[in-house]
Amino acid sequence: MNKLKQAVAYFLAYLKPYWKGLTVAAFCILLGTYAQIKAPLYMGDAVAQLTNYLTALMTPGAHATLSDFYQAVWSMVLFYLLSELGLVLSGFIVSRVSSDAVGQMRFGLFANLQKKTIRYFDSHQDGKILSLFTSDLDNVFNAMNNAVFQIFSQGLLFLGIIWMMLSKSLTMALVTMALSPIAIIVALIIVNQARQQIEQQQQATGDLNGYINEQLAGQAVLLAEGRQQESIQNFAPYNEKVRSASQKGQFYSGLLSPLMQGFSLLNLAIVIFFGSWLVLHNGMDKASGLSLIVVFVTYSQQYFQPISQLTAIYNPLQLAITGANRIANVLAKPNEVNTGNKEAGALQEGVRLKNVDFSYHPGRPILKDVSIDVKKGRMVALVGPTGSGKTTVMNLLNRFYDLDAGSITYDDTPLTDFDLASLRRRVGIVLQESVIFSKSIRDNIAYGKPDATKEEVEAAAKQANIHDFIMSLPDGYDTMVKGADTLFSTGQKQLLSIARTILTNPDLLILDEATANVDTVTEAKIQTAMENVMRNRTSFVIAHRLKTILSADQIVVLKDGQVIEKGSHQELLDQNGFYAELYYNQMVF
Ligand SMILES: Nc1ncnc2c1ncn2[C@@H]1O[C@H](COP(=O)(O)OP(=O)(O)OP(=O)(O)O)[C@@H](O)[C@H]1O
Repeated sequence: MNKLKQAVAYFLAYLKPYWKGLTVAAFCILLGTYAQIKAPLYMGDAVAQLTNYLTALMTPGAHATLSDFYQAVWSMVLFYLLSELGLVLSGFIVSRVSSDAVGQMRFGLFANLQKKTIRYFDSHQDGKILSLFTSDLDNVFNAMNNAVFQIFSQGLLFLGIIWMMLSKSLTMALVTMALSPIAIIVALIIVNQARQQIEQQQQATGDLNGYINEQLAGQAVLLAEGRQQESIQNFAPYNEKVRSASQKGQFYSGLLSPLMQGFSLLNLAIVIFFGSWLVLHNGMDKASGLSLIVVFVTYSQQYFQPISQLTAIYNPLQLAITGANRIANVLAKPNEVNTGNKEAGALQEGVRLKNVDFSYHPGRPILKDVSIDVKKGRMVALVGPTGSGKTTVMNLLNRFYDLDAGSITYDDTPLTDFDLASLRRRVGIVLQESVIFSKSIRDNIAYGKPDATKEEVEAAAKQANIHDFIMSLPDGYDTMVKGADTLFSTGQKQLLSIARTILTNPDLLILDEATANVDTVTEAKIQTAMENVMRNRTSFVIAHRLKTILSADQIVVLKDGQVIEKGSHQELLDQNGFYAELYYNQMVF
């Protein structure tokens, strides 16, 4: 599908429910535009009637009356009012429809993102996803609110004025339109220049944001290494590019309106000159001649407005089409597929990985022929050098990704046969990087079981060794977490994650031990919390601590995505292989 078609399909899908409102708006625009192009005729009529009246006044015996003049003026006022009313009403409806439709788009996009695979989030930067909601949807809104409305109303106005002018006087119509090809070409050149500058500005802003993002994220390293001055210096060229591009963009965008105004004034002079010439040389009577000039003076002023408006909306329209394409592309990306419909029950036998092959990207295998068997209630410790594939194994157990080959079974049923939600209810994950939401501490712990009672939440926190700390805070469990990093240490965040997992009472536990340096007291707390959560539970642990490894029922050693050794601590020491080497090197991995 080409880009324009895709964007139009996206717009139409969201505008369809508002067809009634849009029809009323279209009718109002039609009415308003009709009144707008009709009003000058009454203005011309009023001038003609006034001239007739003045002539009659000076002609002895003639009957002079102003009633026709008044009638023409009233008609003109009525039509101008009607035109304002139509445009105001349609503008009101269009802005309501646009904000409602964009609200639906925002909602649809967010809901769709919730269905995306982990793979999608792996391969898309957070900032890029966020910009779909900010700049892309803003551009879509602007286009809906202004551009589409303008195309319709200004397009109608343009055609209507031409039609009126042609029906009034072919010669005068041609005179009024004579400058328009030049005006259109000039406008298109300016708009094209402005577009190039806007594109450069967007590119430069993206680079600038990327730089700011990186510098803020690395603030601690920056301070530690004393590189602030260099950071400021490097900021300058990014800033300069944005400044220069926006200045040029503004220059070209700002040029359009005064230039069109200039064309309009020049046109006015031409119309007055030719109009007078035509009247004088065609032997028209005074009243009709003046009326014709007044009508065409008004049309010539109105005529350039649609040209300038229609060319000015080219850029916002382009931005909106790009935005709509980006969003439609995200919506078209595959969602997580729920292949199975079996309800995962309580674990009876155990979990088995059999000859598992897996790659994040085709042709770059990460796990090769991995087989691990864990019986119910047992604990497997995964150890191995960094990048050996430990986290990847964990990702597969929760079906964040599907396998290239082999199988993972939960009580002899492949994971793909289970309904995803039911499977994930049985699996609990404690990630190394703990995630804390902007909610109260209680709601954070009850995240996986929102209907948990106060007592259940506190019992979980006690088992996770974090209850005392929570109670030391002024608002206890009701403390609102805003900046998680300033409220909790890394160790405490992991304790909170453990409490969250304990509360969901998972059948299969996946635990990635925090490696970050935690003080010995917190480390001991984490150890006890882990023991509490693992007790009588089937668990896979990415183990970094000796104590965890020693108490594992089975240790699986991964290297370059392959299982190279497997067994109990003693068995592996007896083998005197890779594990024994690591162990004797004081478990530095
Ligand atoms: N989302 C991803 N997309 C692409 N490649 C990935 C992704 N996650 C991990 N990898 C790659 O897969 C390999 C194994 O990574 P994994 O995180 O499983 O190792 P690990 O043993 O857990 O390492 P560590 O102990 O450092 O956490 C690495 O080469 C890594 O670069």
